[in-house]
Amino acid sequence: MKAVVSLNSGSSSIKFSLFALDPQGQLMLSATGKIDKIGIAPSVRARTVDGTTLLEREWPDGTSLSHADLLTELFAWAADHPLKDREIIAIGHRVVHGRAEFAAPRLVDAALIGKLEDLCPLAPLHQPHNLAAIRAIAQLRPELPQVACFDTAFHHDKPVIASRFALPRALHDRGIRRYGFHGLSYEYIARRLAEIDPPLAAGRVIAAHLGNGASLCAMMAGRSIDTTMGFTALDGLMMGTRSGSLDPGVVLHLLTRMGMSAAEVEDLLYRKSGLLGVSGLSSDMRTLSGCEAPEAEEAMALFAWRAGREAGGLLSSLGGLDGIVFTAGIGENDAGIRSRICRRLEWLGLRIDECANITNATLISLPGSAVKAYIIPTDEERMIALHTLSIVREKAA
Ligand SMILES: Nc1ncnc2c1ncn2[C@@H]1O[C@H](COP(=O)(O)OP(=O)(O)O)[C@@H](O)[C@H]1O
Ligand SMILES: CC(=O)OP(=O)(O)O
Ligand SMILES: [Mg+2]
Repeated sequence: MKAVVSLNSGSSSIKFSLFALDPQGQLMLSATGKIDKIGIAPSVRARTVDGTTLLEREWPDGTSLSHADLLTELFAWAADHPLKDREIIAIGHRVVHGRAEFAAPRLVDAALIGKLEDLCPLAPLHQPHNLAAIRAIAQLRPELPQVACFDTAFHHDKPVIASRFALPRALHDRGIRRYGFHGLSYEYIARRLAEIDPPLAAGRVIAAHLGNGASLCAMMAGRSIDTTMGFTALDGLMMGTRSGSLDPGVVLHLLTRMGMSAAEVEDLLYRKSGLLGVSGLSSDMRTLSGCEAPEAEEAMALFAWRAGREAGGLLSSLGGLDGIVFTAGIGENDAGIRSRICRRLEWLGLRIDECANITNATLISLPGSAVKAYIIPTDEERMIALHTLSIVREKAA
């Protein structure tokens, strides 16, 4: 049976899925897996769609295996896994940065890899891992089509005003713009919401992708009109290890008065800030929510406060709000954080149903709430597979 593989390298995880093509040419999920907590205490799990475990392994706390090390492990396993009789016809990848040039998925070739390589400094926690996987597969299976699916693409057509920094025009023309990320996730959420609640999907929605990286997207009738991430995935919300929006004067001060190098500032803002920096304990929300320390509480309170504040900005872009959708690791699983964020939006008439919220139900707002609230598990892997298949079919036609 023919199949498509999706690879999604996030900052703290690598997610992968195998989709078989049914006789009608539709994608059917066969197996899915996740390497989690990279850099903290990595673990890998893969299961078939009926729940059979294919792979399960955990490494001890503090194991510093990189994305590349873990990909090597994954490829070694994949060479001899129980579903290896599937004929893989293509592999799709999430590629975090595509600037304005790559507004749609693309078949990978050497020229594309070169151009995407140039964008590594703009997404240091993601782009190098995305490209490492592409290069490793090109070596292992040079004949296999690979498709790059861009996280920036969903935001490409947002109004120009939402792309502009208040900087001299020449810099915008040279690509210093607000691009936005998590686009594969938002694209999936827009589609799912249109199935679950079509009138809401046609309205004004904030999608909250709260994972290790976190952002909000203002969607009008399923299209991105504004988002909290910008030129890089450092902007906007507070994240696991990233600061989110920051007075640029702080960066200047660190560089000119505190003797930090550009590399040290990059490390600080991407890897040592956010939940980790404020709590001094962990970047992982599961750890913080199970922890009594006041610093953990303050980190979680700031996370929710910042989300409420950024949502307020998007309300102005949308001209009001009909619904909010929570997704990704924290958004799908952490009732406490959802509740805190919803309470910050109570003034809008959002009334959360705490019983539904605690059980991670789909609809978590009360009947009559002026703003609806949903939890929709994201599926970037399915979005990648759909794009990959359409590119491969286009090529074959
Ligand atoms: N059951 C859970 N309860 C609370 N937080 C969770 C849960 N599962 C995952 N998370 C949090 O989700 C975040 C990781 O999100 P994820 O979307 O998987 O990350 P990535 O950005 O690497 O794709 C971590 O902060 C993790 O603690
Ligand atoms: C863009 C981004 O931050 O992605 P992730 O949440 O997967 O780290
Ligand atoms: Mg992710």
